[in-house]
Amino acid sequence: MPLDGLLLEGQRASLLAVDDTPAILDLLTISLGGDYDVVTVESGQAAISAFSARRFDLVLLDLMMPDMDGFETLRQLQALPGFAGTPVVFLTAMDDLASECSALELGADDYITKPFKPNLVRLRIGNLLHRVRLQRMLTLALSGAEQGLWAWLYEQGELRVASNWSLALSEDGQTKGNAFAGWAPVTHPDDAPLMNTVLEDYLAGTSPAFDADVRLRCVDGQWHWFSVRGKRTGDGVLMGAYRNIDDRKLAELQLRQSETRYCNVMNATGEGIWEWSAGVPVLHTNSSFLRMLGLPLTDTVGLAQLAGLVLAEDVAELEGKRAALMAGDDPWALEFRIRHQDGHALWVALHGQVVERMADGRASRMVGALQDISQKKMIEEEFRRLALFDALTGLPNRRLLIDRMHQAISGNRRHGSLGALMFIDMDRFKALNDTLGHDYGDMLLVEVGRRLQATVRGMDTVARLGGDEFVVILADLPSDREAASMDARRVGEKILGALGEPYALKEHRYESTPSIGLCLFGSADGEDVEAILRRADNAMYSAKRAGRNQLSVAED
Ligand SMILES: Nc1nc2c(ncn2[C@@H]2O[C@H](COP(=O)(O)OP(=O)(O)OP(=O)(O)O)[C@@H](O)[C@H]2O)c(=O)[nH]1
Repeated sequence: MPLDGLLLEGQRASLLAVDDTPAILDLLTISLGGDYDVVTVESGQAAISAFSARRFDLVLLDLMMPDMDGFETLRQLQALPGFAGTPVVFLTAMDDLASECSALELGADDYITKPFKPNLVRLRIGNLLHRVRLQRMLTLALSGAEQGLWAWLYEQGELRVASNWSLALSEDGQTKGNAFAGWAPVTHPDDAPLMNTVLEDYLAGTSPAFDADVRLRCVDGQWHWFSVRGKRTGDGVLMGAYRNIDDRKLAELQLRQSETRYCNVMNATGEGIWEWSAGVPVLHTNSSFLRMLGLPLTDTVGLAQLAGLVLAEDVAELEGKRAALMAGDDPWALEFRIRHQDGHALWVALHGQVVERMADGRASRMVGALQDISQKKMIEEEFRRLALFDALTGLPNRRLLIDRMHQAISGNRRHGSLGALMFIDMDRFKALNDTLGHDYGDMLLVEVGRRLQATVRGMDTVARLGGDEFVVILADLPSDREAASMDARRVGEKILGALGEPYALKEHRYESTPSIGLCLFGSADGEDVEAILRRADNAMYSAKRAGRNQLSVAED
């Protein structure tokens, strides 16, 4: 209904008075003209013309008129497009009272007997217009909310609907219906059971209202989504409203589809997704998250359960960072080890960011991702190993050797002790490569490394510089040079013996010997690592020059 057709509070109502007696029309104009716009006509035909030209808020209609009586006039008025809902008051002579029933049956709202008291007429019209105002306000509200009203006599299996303001319901998809044998004839078969469940719940007191979202058939032949809501108004009677919610259902569907798409993409990437809300003891996760840890594929995982899976060595670091992560707004990432349900530990990177805060600034929602970075960690570890260890023998390489030398020198300084460095080069190693081949040469180098490690203490370092050159660092020798030199020589002799033993290289028995250069390095002399290595190297060349297979000690 258009707004300008409504009679709202404060608006002056317009009345059409129809009577063949001019004196009565004059009386009505005088008594009602102060409150209303009164238009008068003297015949039914004139009333129809007047109403065709414009709307009136109320019609006062004489019952007895010569050409067209009040009944016929009302019938013709009711056929006019804008007439529906217009209240009609009949003016009847006392002796017409018998007709009054017919008048009311025909749709009149009230009757006034002639001769009438003007004040009484004004009051009755005032009341009637008040009621009209309320009805039109209700109409406006229902029309604005696109609601239809219904009354369900559920015990008798009867449903009546007033669908003027909502989509009209239909049993056959073509004709509008106002009465049905309950909801079933217009409810989608899949939703019909819901109607019964909702009714049972409401009548049992487990829900505050009869409230269901269902598909109902409309005059366009389609199923449309409606929210049907009502309450009990008497024995066996529910009354309420139904409202079209196609838009909401479509939005819900689109949201569900988009969530499903998002989840599928996320699951396809293998990335674990998580969301945390303050005060909730669980994380909401996608299935990749749970699969990564071998957890059951539910939607959530308990925070305490997760925390219990973190490896004990990493817990303290995580706990230490927690407060700072909650305080900042920047994205963060933590790497730690966590135990999979099958018992093995995996390295993960937990990424996150605070996305909502409470009024007092505390974090209320965080979202993030979980990645399995075990592979990455393995590669990193391998790189570290390659960078510091010799690939053939697994011994520390030159880089790590220099590092260990620095440690040994500072250890000596702290304890006032001495250290020794032995430079070991296998004699005529090239000949082995040339005769049996490189692989046999490699075998010998591996065996040399093993024998060196077996000969020295665990705290000493055995390193391979490259080729057939090895270095041994003896740390923490006595501070007395003589005693330290004696100790170092003794180890050197042992090495000489160990490396001089024959080598079983597969089917070949091979004899080889080393040349060893030894030098002491002291606590206070400030000599650098390269210089120490040079001294030992020179001593080793002295041993070579002196005929190989011997130990040569560098001069201090
Ligand atoms: N099998 C094998 N040989 C290597 C490797 N690295 C270097 N070599 C070889 O080791 C040999 C080193 O020889 P040198 O130490 O120079 O000479 P040598 O034959 O041992 O003779 P002297 O040291 O003078 O006793 C060279 O032939 C290199 O090619 C390796 O990783 N594996």
